[in-house]
Amino acid sequence: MRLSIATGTGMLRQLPRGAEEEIAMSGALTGRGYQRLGENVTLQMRDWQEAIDFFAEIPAEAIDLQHFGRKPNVNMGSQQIDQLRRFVQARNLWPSEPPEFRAAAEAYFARVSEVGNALMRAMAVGLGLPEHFFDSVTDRSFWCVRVIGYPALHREQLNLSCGEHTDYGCWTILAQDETPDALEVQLPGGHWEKVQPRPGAFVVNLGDMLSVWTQGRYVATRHRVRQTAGDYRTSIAFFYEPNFDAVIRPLDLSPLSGWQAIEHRPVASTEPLQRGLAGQELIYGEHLFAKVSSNFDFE
Ligand SMILES: O=C(O)CCC(=O)C(=O)O
Ligand SMILES: [Fe+2]
Repeated sequence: MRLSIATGTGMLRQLPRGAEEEIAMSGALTGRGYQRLGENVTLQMRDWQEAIDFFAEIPAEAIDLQHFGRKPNVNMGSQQIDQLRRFVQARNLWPSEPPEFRAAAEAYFARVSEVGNALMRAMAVGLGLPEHFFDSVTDRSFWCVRVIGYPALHREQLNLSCGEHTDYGCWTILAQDETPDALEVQLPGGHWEKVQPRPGAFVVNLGDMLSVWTQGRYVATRHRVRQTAGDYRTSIAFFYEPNFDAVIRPLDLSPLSGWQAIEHRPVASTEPLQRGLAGQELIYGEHLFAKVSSNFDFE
């Protein structure tokens, strides 16, 4: 996999050719490791990308999985809870070369997760809530990172580099290399706007859980990637998320009644997300697991 982003911590050097194969994602749904070109799927289409995926490593005893079986609205039997357990207890896979990759990556993840904390606190203040309002549901953030490589799409290819979607959780803090014209976000009127890279700047997108909490005062950003301008593009998406077992329920935002809500029409919905958008509660982990599973289902 070719990596070419230089971050503040110098995280990404080029991986030696083939180094990613030793960490290829196994058939079992652990969500971690290397996904080859065309293995990731959005809306039943193969995305034209390769990626290495990482998740926060939360001690198993710090996640209350029984809680998923107790909530009356949550449709999870013991078999699904076992699947969830395997998913949250899996550990990240690291390439052995270059040897400094792991420490640099972990330092980068820790720094960017602080940016996520700051965004949550800024949002709380913006909503007229106490600054630390969201701490109890994000203090063990089940963040995810995708280090993604995009070869150019061929002219006749019908699929996208990354199909249209919204991200799952709170905030996506995205570093992209200098390849122009790749990422596009959809504006409220439907127009797709290109988001050009700026040196030293992150792109920040909003995720589904903000739509649920705020019932449409904040709306998850629809976006997609079409990489045709560069030979190979690299991005690092840091998904800052709630705790895996966080209960997400719409906030009482009556003091903000002057704010106009915008409807969040999910591109690809899950049953828990629909419940949340309808004003009921969901557990973040059930939504995440449903979304991640759909990235492997196709044809
Ligand atoms: O590479 C990008 O610019 C965006 C990637 C993305 O949207 C995602 O992985 O969710
Ligand atoms: Fe995304």
